[in-house]
Amino acid sequence: YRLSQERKQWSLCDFEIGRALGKGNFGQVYLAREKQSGFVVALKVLYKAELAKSKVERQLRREVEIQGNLRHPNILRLYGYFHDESRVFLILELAANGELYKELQAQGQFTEDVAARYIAQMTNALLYLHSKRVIHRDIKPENLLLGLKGELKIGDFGWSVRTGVTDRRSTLCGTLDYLPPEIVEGRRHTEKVDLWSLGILLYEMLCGKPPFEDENSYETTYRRIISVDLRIPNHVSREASDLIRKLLVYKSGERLPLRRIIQHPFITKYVPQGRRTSSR
Ligand SMILES: Cc1nn(C)cc1-c1nc2c(-c3cnn(Cc4ccccc4)c3)c(Cl)cnc2[nH]1
Repeated sequence: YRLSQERKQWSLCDFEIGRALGKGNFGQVYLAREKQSGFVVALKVLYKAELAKSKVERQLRREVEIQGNLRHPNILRLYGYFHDESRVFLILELAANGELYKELQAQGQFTEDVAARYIAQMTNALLYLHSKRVIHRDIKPENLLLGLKGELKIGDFGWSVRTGVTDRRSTLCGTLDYLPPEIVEGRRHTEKVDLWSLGILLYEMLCGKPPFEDENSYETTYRRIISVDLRIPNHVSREASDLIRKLLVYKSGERLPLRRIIQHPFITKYVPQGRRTSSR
């Protein structure tokens, strides 16, 4: 891969490993410091046996290829990767304030000004991604991290693809909550799937749970998604509900485009145009 040719060939002995920062399906993430420079990173360790069992090697290569070439303040950098006989290591930017979903769990829900700033940052990241013909396809709190100044960073590209590829088979695993009708119904999908997920994310940030969630039944969630059975609590402001309703639209072509989200009253009410949008 270009990454290895461009960069020095890393290995585990280049790093001092610190505490575990978090766990994911195929491995853990550790605090680590590169010995030569003292540069602190997040080192994601994935077990080859686990990856092979779940046939996600191709997805991992895509994640490395895509994220390795992205440069944006709201997208977590992938500096490089290396592997040994049993593990793959991704050298990632350290998000100093950890995982967004833990903050959402701790607070229950975010205030509208905080949610507006996060949505503005997500929109900027998606404008960049879509300009590079990359669809993320898996925007949800678990994949979002927080930088030193509370700025949001998209941390996981395991499900992203370059446009034009639909692989429904490998998409329908894990929670349906964030998936748009066209994916759950196995139809062709475009970058407009990320607009739907942005609407789900805004709803969950303001209400503490995704709009179509049904803990007991996958089937019910599925039916609520395709019928867009959306109920917005009264505490949500008129502007916020208007933006949610303009994103959670069954027909992907009718969802509010990214460049219109930035100008939406819910965003402009809290995020002056053109100013930095970190939330601390
Ligand atoms: C700092 C900090 N404090 N706390 C409590 C957490 C952090 C922090 N975590 C990260 C993390 C991080 C950690 N876990 N995860 C989830 C995960 C783990 C394994 C595979 C897939 C997904 C991401 C990263 Cl990548 C990048 N930066 C991180 N920073």
